[in-house]
Amino acid sequence: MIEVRDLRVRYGGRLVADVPELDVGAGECVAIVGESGSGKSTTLLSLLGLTPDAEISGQVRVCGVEVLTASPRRLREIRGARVALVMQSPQAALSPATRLGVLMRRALKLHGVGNGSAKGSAEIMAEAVAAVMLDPEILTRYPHEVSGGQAQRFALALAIALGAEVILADEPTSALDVTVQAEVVGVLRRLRAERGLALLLVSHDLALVSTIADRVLVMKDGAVVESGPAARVLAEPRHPYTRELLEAVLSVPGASL
Ligand SMILES: Nc1ncnc2c1ncn2[C@@H]1O[C@H](COP(=O)(O)OP(=O)(O)OP(=O)(O)O)[C@@H](O)[C@H]1O
Repeated sequence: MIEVRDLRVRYGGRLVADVPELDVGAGECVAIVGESGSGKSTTLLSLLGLTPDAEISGQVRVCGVEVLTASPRRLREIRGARVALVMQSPQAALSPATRLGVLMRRALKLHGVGNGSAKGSAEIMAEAVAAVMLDPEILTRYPHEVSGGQAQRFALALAIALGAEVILADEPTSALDVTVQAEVVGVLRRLRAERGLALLLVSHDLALVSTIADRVLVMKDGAVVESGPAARVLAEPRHPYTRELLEAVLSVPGASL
C-alpha cells in the first residue's frame, strides 16, 4: 500500500527528512517515532503530496499512485478517500455548525460513495459508525458536543465510510487521556485486523507503539537512525538514540513497555 524509496524532503535547502525505505502492506502497522522536529510529520505528509513548499525527491507510491509525479487529479483519487489522514485533534478540522451525520453524508457525496442515494449513504454511515464502536446517535451531534475520543473515532468512521485502505495517523492519541487512548488504539487494531487497513502511525508514545506496530522507524534530525520489527527495536535497541528514547519512558515511575 505504501512504498517509499530514498525520500528526501528539504525546506530552504535544509534536509528535514531522509527516509531510504518505508513499506506498509495491507493489514500492517508501521510506526515512526522520534523527538519533536525529527521529521516524522513531514514524512507522513509527503505521502499525500502535502508538502507544497518543500523540495522533494525519491519515490513515493501510495495505493499504486506515484505521489511525487502524480497529476492533481490522480492525487485527489487517493486524498481523503483511499488514504485517510487522522490528526491529533480532529475536532479542529470539523465544521463547528454542522452535525456529524450531515458532515459524513456530504463527504460521501463529494467522493461519489453510496451512489448518491440516501438509503445507500445511511447504510454505509451506520456500518462505519458501528465499526468504530460509536453509538449511531453521535451523528445527530455537533462537533463541540462530542469528547476528544469520540471525535477521533468519528474521524476513523469517516475514513471507513469513504472506503479508506490506508490510514496515516499523526499522534492520534496524544490529545486524549489514558483510558480514552486505549479505546482509540482498540479501534485502530480492529480496523487493521478485520479490514486489512494499512496503518502508518507517527507517535512519540513508545507504549502505544509497542501495543500496535509491527515495525518501527526511529528518526532523529531528519534521518532514520534505526528500523526493524517493533518487538526487537523496543526490546534490544541498537542505536544509542533509541536507547535514550526508551530510557526516557522507562524513567517515569510505574512506566513499562
Ligand atoms: N512548511 C515548513 N517550512 C519550513 N520548515 C518546516 C516546514 N514544516 C516542517 N518544517 C521543519 O522540518 C523539521 C521537521 O518537522 P516535522 O514537523 O516533520 O517534525 P516532527 O518530528 O513531526 O515533530 P513534531 O513531533 O513536533 O510534530 C522541523 O525542523 C520543522 O521546523
